[in-house]
Amino acid sequence: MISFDEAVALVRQLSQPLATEQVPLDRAAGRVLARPVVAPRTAPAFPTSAMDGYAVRDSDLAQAPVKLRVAGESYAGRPFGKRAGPGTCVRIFTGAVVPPGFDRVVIQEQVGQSNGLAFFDRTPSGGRHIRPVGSDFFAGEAILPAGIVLTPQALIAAAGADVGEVCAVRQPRIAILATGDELAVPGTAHLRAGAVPDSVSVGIAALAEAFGGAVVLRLRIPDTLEALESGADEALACSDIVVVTGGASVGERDYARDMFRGHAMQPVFSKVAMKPGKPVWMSRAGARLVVGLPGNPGSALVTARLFLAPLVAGLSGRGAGLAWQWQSARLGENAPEVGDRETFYRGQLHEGRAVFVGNQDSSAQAALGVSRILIRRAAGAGVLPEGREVSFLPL
Ligand SMILES: Nc1nc2c(c(=O)[nH]1)N[C@H]1C(S)=C(S)[C@@H](COP(=O)(O)OP(=O)(O)OC[C@H]3O[C@@H](n4cnc5c(N)ncnc54)[C@H](O)[C@@H]3O)O[C@H]1N2
Ligand code: MOO
Repeated sequence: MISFDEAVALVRQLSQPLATEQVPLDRAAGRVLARPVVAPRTAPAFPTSAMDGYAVRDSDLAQAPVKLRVAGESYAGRPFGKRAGPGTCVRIFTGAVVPPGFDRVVIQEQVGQSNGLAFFDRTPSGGRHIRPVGSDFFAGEAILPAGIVLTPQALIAAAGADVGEVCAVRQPRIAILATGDELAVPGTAHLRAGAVPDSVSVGIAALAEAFGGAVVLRLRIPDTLEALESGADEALACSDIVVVTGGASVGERDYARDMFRGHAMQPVFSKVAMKPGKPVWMSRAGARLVVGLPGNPGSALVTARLFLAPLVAGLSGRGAGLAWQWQSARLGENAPEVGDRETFYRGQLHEGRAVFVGNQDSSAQAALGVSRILIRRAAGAGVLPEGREVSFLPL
């Protein structure tokens, strides 16, 4: 059995980004950029009208009021395309190319029009309502740096540079194997004596996706070695990280490690001196990683948040550290004495103060459901009075 900090160090070492790949922009949301996005094109690529109105020459409007012949129209996507000399104006709309020679756009609210003539009653001043070429960015400019997550706003910027695909870190593929004869699809457990809803895989799948993973396989497997071995084969064939829930402890039908016996496995750790979650384990199977979570829902969630989330974040290119951003808060109540394992209590923040949810049993799901933080306390620590600082991680 190793300490929590030793386990963190081992997970950190294994949390290196996967290879990179070209990804079409419409499938790149949430992915991490592996190379900067360099604009292949200047934007705006042409002088662009910012308003609906009339493109004019300042020299023609110096002596307002004045009437100018409307030489034609320039719409967004349908430029005027001809030459329009002095003494004329061009009807123009937002987003349209401003024809060469014109200095400004006068908004239509300030212009009268009849019989092909536009009336300007005063000399315009102030904004020209023309966006110059390159006023957003120039071709060759790195508009998004490597390492960022492709947010909706980053996708707009990349697409706006006329980019169709980006170089991104490959997304970690996660397979979740929930083991146990008792497990049933949530919503159906009441139909079979002794059945228990498979609650854990629902939460673990959501957690893996929240930290940048793609869940590619979810199986519920009964406790027979044959079924478990075939689940292990299937999972290793299609994923980067296999998560096994349950069967981690010492029970007679706890096969979570044996199910991988046909594969060359290198243990990373087995058992961590922590509460809950002592039976958590991790192994390597070639380039794949296998994470074994204890079956109790509280233990599974806590160990997944502390070890699986950083691993997924690391492989996805976000960096494992994203999942280990410890914060501190004052206690809103006394914290109890800690046993001989480093302990992670489920809690909440009330007016900025850390409090514990009532039921800390590792099988408790109602209390787990409303917890928002994990409060960390060292093994063997005594009672800590209300008002003292504790370290916590958001859930
Ligand atoms: N003699 C010992 N018994 C146990 C020990 C020990 O050290 N000596 N460790 C205990 C601890 S700590 C934990 S945590 C559990 C972990 O057990 P397993 O990982 O082997 O999990 P299971 O036995 O399969 O299940 C435990 C518990 O959790 C429920 N479960 C399992 N999977 C799910 C799921 N996907 N969704 C919802 N609930 C699940 C299962 O029904 C059991 O109630 O072992 C202690 N025992
Ligand atoms: O790892 Mo177990 O969490 O103490 O129930």
